[in-house]
Amino acid sequence: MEGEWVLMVTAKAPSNISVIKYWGKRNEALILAVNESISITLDLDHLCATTTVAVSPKFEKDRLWLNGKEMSLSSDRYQNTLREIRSRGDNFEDDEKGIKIMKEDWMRLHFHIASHNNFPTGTGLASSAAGFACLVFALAKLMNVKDDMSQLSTVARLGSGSACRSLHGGFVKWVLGKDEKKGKDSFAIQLEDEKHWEDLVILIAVVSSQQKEISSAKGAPLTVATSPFLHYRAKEVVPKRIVEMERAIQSRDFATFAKLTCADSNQFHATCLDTSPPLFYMNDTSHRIINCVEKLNRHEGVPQGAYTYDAGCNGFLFARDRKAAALLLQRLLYYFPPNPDTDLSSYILGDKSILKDAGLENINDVEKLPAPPEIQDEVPAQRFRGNISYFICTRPGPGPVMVSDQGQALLDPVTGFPK
Ligand SMILES: Nc1ncnc2c1ncn2[C@@H]1O[C@H](COP(=O)(O)OP(=O)(O)OP(=O)(O)O)[C@@H](O)[C@H]1O
Ligand SMILES: C[C@@](O)(CCOP(=O)(O)OP(=O)(O)O)CC(=O)O
Repeated sequence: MEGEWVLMVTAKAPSNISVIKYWGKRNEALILAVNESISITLDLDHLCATTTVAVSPKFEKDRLWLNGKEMSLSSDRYQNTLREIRSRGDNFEDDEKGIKIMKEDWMRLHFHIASHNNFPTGTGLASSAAGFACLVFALAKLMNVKDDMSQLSTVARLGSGSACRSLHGGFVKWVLGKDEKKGKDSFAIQLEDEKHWEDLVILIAVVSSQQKEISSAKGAPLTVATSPFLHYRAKEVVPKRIVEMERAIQSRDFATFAKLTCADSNQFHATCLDTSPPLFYMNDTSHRIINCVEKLNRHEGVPQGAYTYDAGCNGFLFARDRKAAALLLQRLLYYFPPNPDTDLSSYILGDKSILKDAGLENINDVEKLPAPPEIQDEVPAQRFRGNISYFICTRPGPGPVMVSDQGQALLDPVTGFPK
């Protein structure tokens, strides 16, 4: 196949946060998990990957630029994902541009891929989930793949397990599947869409934007190999929690949702501690955030908030509704005021409207916050200035979308190289 043409597509895909955790694989190559998991897809406006994929007969090899830097595509993760999506490509024709690609041509043509995350990469904010979901979704559009989102999720899964859940919006379950040879039935399904539970507010406390020392891909196999607790959890605990969590989500039962979410995060981190050598993903600040939520809930009598941590120290918090989110934010800003000279609008990112509900208009309002009533007997209470980098306020969001505005493409439409 010859010619100078470049065909390209741009897409955005969201990150997701699990509330019943995936940790550990029964098959490393196919990325088949030891247990099912449930997640909430995060709003594209606040946490997403944007990926442009291009194909041209003039490209000499597959290439990837991530956040502006060229990265190798040689790992099995990328190779397996690219091979699988190529095998699903269909005929494509554009008479105007004189492009005719037959199904079998996809195996020979090369891709240029440029991607950008609008949040820190490799820090436990599930950049690999958004990234692989976006890569698969964009390539599927480019290659005229006819699969539905659940079928595509089996391809994203080959790149990173949690990525399969980012193909759907809202509340998503990654089902275990029984096909141990090909993993065709280990896919993600949507439990409820993003509009189902509109009261729910999500607050992310970015404790560190540093790359973590041990990635999930390296840490989880260690847990599988050395933690007896992980296998007990997968067999005895998670199946029951999945049923309860599905019910809690379906009926918008925040108390049950909060109880299960916190318990499952803590149990996942307990399996990390049960690993040899032990894996430490949370730090003192993570633990202090947990205490803050636990104290608030105890004080209010009914749960107002919940927390969960992935393989990193950043906290993902859920508030029952906007009123609870305001209460939670007041506490968090009391304990963790920003460093001097930080303005409130760069400390709280995403949906800032919650600040008004919390009565916080500027940084002086943060300094004047009273100690939370639940700790008044501990006065003078400790404050941990500067221990949180920033917060992102967000909500459940939709799955991947196409970006039609050429101005947002990351590759030049003529050369096919990064702009
Ligand atoms: N937009 C992207 N496009 C393609 N690949 C990406 C993208 N973003 C991240 N990745 C891949 O994912 C890797 C980071 O994954 P890692 O699991 O270490 O961190 P994380 O996904 O941010 O955290 P976690 O999955 O533990 O929540 C990157 O090194 C890169 O290989
Ligand atoms: C802690 C988690 O975020 C797991 C992250 O696992 P990854 O999906 O990053 O791992 P790989 O499949 O090896 O790429 C919990 C979760 O998302 O359920």
